[in-house]
Amino acid sequence: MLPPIPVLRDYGISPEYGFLPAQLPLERLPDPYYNKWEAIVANLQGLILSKRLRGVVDRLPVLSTAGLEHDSEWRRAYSLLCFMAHGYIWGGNIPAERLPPPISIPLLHISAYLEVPPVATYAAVCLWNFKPLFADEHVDNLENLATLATFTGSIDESWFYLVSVAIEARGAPILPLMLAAIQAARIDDIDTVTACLSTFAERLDDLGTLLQRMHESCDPHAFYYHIRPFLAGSKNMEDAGLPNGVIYEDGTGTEKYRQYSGGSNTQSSLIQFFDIILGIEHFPTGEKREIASETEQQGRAPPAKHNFLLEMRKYMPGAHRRFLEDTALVANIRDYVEVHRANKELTVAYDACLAMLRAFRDKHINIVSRYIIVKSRESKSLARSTSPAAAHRKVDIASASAMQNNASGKKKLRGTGGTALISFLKQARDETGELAIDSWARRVMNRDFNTKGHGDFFLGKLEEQQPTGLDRCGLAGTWTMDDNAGGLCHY
Ligand code: HEM
Ligand SMILES: N[C@@H](CC(=O)c1ccccc1NC=O)C(=O)O
Repeated sequence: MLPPIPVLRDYGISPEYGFLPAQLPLERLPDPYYNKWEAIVANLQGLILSKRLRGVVDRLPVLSTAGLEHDSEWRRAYSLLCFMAHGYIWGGNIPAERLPPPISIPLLHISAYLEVPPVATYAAVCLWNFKPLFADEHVDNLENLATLATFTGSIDESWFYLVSVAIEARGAPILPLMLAAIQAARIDDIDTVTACLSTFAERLDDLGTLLQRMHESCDPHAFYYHIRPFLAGSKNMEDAGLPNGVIYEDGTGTEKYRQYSGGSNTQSSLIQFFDIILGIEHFPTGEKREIASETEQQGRAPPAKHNFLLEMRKYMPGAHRRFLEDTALVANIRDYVEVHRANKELTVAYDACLAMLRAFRDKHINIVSRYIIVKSRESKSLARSTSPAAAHRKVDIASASAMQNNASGKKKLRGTGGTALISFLKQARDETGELAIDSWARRVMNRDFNTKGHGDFFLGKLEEQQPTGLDRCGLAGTWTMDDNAGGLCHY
């Protein structure tokens, strides 16, 4: 008996909103008992800038969670407390290594209820932190979106979260579509599988376009120096001033240091769903597919596969994490395409999905390059040219939280999730393209050419040899070498 195909509503997921809550996030908690939490977050920017937040929080009463009823209230409370917690930790000259009881006690309780860690996860700042401008219009459109809470009160910060929200909403219909494709593969309905894959590829293209809108209203300087420091976690944060992590005071006196990763889009269930459905495997950074499978063939214990992305599932809401696990048990598309590789339409549609997802990851690497890599280099040269006394406080936290020692004591640029970001992101991108069924598509995507300059030559070759529709699927356009992004990029 085959395992059942997951039913979205059993996991609190909707075909229209995907991993965003089907009931819009609450703009405030209905019970006035929580007015103080609401007031602090509504004034977070001012309280942080005027250095009053810590004092205000220290004087807060410890509020009970007994007044939270519907799940949307628990989600709102979680989001509020996460903003307060990260504002409290990172909003001073040096980070606070103790979270006081008014935050830690309710936050620990609410996190346990929602099955998420007590940190500002992707769910806290993106999934559960938006509102539509017009309630009767969809939230898959950036023009109709606004955030509920921010640390800085800036448009840049709102935009940074909202691009992800719009991607979640625009990507939502892919969930029922590809679950239907699994069912179609089970009954060998090749036309339906092909049609689903083609629609999936087109939607992925759309998501890439949305991703590139990050530049419109989120300035890299504002992001790196003013927004990103608040998103940091408490793991590997020695250089930023948290050598042991953070103590969540619960009043019992038995508190211990805790360490958590910061918020990161690796905690998005949508993108992990795409990998699962297409049969894409990710390996630990630095480890290659061949090495991993050789080890398995030789009967040795298989290496821990895609451990970082699996670890990040613990930062997703519990039901979403279980949905991914259950989908992985039934994902059959890759095998189905392998078996029917002689069917051109099917393989092109599948390869198109890979090409589009790879192109999405390329665009993302480009963004990371502009928003983190370039900025961190600038900050290093700034540090060399200014006296320590003149350096801006946030520069220190921004750069210190961005760089961490690796095993050999060398400093490496890190993502808020904790990855050695450049190698991690490039490997995730390459692991996407490597799987293409068609050898030409695989070669083009994986650039086994080391040329500097324009890639139009390859594009020409591609269209000459492969006039089957891949040009519609992200392989057409301008290809340029971008050293920051680590290779040939598609714009
Ligand atoms: C200024 C904007 C952004 C920056 C600077 C950025 C940065 C990063 C970094 C550094 C990582 C590495 C993991 C970590 O340690 O945190 C990462 C991972 C990731 N990011 Fe972003 N990100 C941005 C926006 C987005 C958006 C809007 C999406 C939309 C889906 C996204 C999707 C991902 C995904 C899926 C991963 C996991 C790696 C992969 O699957 O390829 N990011 N991001
Ligand atoms: N990993 C990113 C941060 C990041 O992408 C992120 C962090 C918290 C919430 C959402 C995020 N991503 C995109 O909107 C970084 O290292 O800066």
